[in-house]
Amino acid sequence: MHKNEQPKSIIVIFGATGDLAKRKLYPSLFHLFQKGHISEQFAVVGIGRREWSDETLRTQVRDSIKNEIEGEHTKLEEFCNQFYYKALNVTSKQSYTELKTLLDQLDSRYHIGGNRVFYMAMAPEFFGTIASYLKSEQLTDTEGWTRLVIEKPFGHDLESAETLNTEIREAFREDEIYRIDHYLGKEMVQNIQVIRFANAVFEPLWNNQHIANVQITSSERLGVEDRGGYYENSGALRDMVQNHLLQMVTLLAMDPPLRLTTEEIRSEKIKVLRALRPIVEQKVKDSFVRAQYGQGVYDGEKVQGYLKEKNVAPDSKTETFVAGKLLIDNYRWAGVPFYIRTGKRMAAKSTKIVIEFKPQPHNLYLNNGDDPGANLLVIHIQPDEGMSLMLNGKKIGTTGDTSSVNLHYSQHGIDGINTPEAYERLLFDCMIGDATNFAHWDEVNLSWTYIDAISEAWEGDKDSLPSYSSGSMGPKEAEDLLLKDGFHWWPIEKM
Ligand SMILES: NC(=O)C1=CN([C@@H]2O[C@H](COP(=O)(O)OP(=O)(O)OC[C@H]3O[C@@H](n4cnc5c(N)ncnc54)[C@H](OP(=O)(O)O)[C@@H]3O)[C@@H](O)[C@H]2O)C=CC1
Ligand SMILES: O=C1O[C@H](COP(=O)(O)O)[C@@H](O)[C@H](O)[C@H]1O
Repeated sequence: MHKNEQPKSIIVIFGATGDLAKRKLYPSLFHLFQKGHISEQFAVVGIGRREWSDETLRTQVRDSIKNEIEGEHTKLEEFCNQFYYKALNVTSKQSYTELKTLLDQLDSRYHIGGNRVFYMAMAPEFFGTIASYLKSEQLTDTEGWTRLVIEKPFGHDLESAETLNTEIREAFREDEIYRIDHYLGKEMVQNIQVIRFANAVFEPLWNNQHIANVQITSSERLGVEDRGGYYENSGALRDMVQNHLLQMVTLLAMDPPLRLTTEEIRSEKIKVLRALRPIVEQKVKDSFVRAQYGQGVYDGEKVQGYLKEKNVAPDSKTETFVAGKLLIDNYRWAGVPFYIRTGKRMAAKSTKIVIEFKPQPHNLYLNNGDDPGANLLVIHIQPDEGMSLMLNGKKIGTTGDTSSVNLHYSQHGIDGINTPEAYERLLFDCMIGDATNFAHWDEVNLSWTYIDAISEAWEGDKDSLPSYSSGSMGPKEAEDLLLKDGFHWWPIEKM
């Protein structure tokens, strides 16, 4: 973080009574305040329909911070006292006049200078309406800057994303729009570029001459919980692949940017998305697998399958697991498969990237007939943060055998630090006007183009959906996807 800057702003949270605000936004803002990363000249205005008072919101904020953050809560009262609540229905134009009056008053009280972040922590169908009323009712008409933070999902497909984009672009310029993807705020996702571009040992090997395949897994232990209503219209493809997984693919595959500026980095990421080989509808089955979790056992306890979850149709064909093979048609990556995998109710909560290097051209070592193990670079995104390099060394006591050596760096173990939470970092970036770790419209557009072909093929597919046991790493079909290329998933749950 740029520790020297202490941005000052009013932060308006649409959806202040909701889950995201409670679990992520309030704790992240508190951390920023406690660490002195944001100015004390700030105010938060929460919006919801519930008839809460300022005091009710402050109590909720206090409770959420105590629940989510362990340890000292110094400065909590000062922090909470700068929260204000306005009950309104975002579809009612008149209420924006009252909101404007409140924002203007707070602006003078805290000497904020007109800076405003409008955070849309609500269902996406409201985003366009809110943006247009903010503009028409002159809430963006200030002497400072105004920025709009938009939660995912950004649309449901390319067409709806375009409509939404047109609506918000009528009110905000592209450089005022911050499309949040919280994976881009994760410490080790941000570290991908540094690992690649700051190490002379990796970049020369980072291509199809030396890399056999790349595997990205983001597995969760949780099921859909109480988000069945949302998830039924989304599924794992739209919920995770269209955004978080494709973003990680772009960071792994992009060419070095000319400079570390937002524009240069985005431009390289966009080139990767443009080079993705489109999936032809009839061929989706060859490179994408979907499945749904069935019942299973977790920590000795039986858990129910997806079809028994709240707000899920009893005959739902919504996928809770996706595995896919992506090909990038450019000089660097021709012929190198990027395998991705994500799912709910899997064996482990883990996000890891495995880069598998090609074998030596000739094997000098006997190993009873086996080749030495593959060299792997593993980037541990979460829950542990770090990286490991799997090499081969001499097997002790032998002359011609090798054994695997794991050089492991754990950010937690060595530094003993607690890295900032993704939302904390991204909120701060937004307040200082750094959009590097937010998605540009061109990235959203290209990723939907890629995803739409897959979802359309699945919608027309009458075959039954494969199932996987809760607590497993997915269905057999996902294993087969790699086996037919002569690879296998590395067991990230054990790495
Ligand atoms: N929760 C999560 O972990 C994540 C959420 N997201 C995204 O964040 C957004 C919010 O999600 P989440 O917090 O879970 O949703 P919730 O359903 O928990 O909250 C929805 C919020 O919207 C408010 N609201 C709904 N309708 C209106 C209205 N007409 N006028 C004013 N306020 C209204 C509700 O307030 P009230 O009931 O008081 O009207 C509530 O505060 C979604 O886009 C979601 O996809 C993204 C990643 C993770
Ligand atoms: O965006 C989302 O991400 C979470 C997983 O995030 P993580 O930081 O815990 O890996 C996922 O559970 C949720 O369904 C999805 O909307």
